[in-house]
Amino acid sequence: MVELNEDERQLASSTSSKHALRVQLKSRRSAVTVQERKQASAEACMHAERWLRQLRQDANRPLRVLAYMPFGQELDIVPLLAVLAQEGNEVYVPITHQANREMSWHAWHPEGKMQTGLYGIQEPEHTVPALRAEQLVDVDAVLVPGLGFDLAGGRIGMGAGYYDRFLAKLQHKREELPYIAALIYEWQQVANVPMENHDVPVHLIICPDGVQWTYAGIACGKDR
Ligand SMILES: Nc1nc2c(c(=O)[nH]1)N(C=O)[C@@H](CNc1ccc(C(=O)N[C@@H](CCC(=O)O)C(=O)O)cc1)CN2
Ligand SMILES: Nc1ncnc2c1ncn2[C@@H]1O[C@H](COP(=O)(O)OP(=O)(O)OP(=O)(O)O)[C@@H](O)[C@H]1O
Repeated sequence: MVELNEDERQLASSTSSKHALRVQLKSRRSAVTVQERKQASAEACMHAERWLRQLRQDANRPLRVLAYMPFGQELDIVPLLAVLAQEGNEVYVPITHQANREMSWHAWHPEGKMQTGLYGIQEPEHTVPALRAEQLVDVDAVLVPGLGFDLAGGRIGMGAGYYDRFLAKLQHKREELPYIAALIYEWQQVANVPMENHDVPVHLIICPDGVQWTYAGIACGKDR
């Protein structure tokens, strides 16, 4: 029998409970109806819009926001992105590169040409230049996708590690992370998401019911 040390035991246990939680949340998400998605998306987008307007007012300049193109039954955040872009903020969405499991970020506008990328997710045409590394320093907020979240800021995604890898890179480049927020259905807030060392917590979760700061967001004084 293979003996595991404490770290390995913890990793094995969080990996298997992550797997079970991922299966459960994917199943719940696939049961979302057109009406549920429509209503929850509109409500969550309204709260996000209000929060980002405040952020822009505080910053006294247009925001630079990294977001994503929703797929499947993820909340439809495109109307929020459209409002942000129309109000003069910079919105970027990723192109997913399978070879190195990294994402590059490309400007998004409501009229911009899109194509279908990896996993069937919409992405900008590859002629749209990528945000340069030094421009990442000025990102104000990152909207992250995910399957489940908890009040500590724990996040479980599709299991490819794209966002954790990107956020770790971002953390290296700057003293403080930008706001990290997730727009989610109420049922996506769960009691406990098993966290691993590489997991980067979110600062706020935005539900149809409103904005909820996580302990991670409060701990770094983001909840102002
Ligand atoms: N909108 C969106 N964009 C995103 C992510 C995301 O979660 N949502 N990702 C976050 O990291 C990355 C893509 N990661 C993904 C990893 C695996 C699968 C996947 O396994 N898809 C299955 C079926 C999905 C399902 O069971 O519902 C497949 O294609 O067969 C999809 C996306 C980057 N872009
Ligand atoms: N900063 C990192 N550096 C290297 N590998 C990483 C990093 N973050 C995550 N990974 C790897 O990615 C894999 C998936 O991680 P995890 O289960 O946390 O994904 P996820 O957050 O659910 O997925 P996603 O970010 O794609 O939604 C793990 O095998 C993990 O080791």
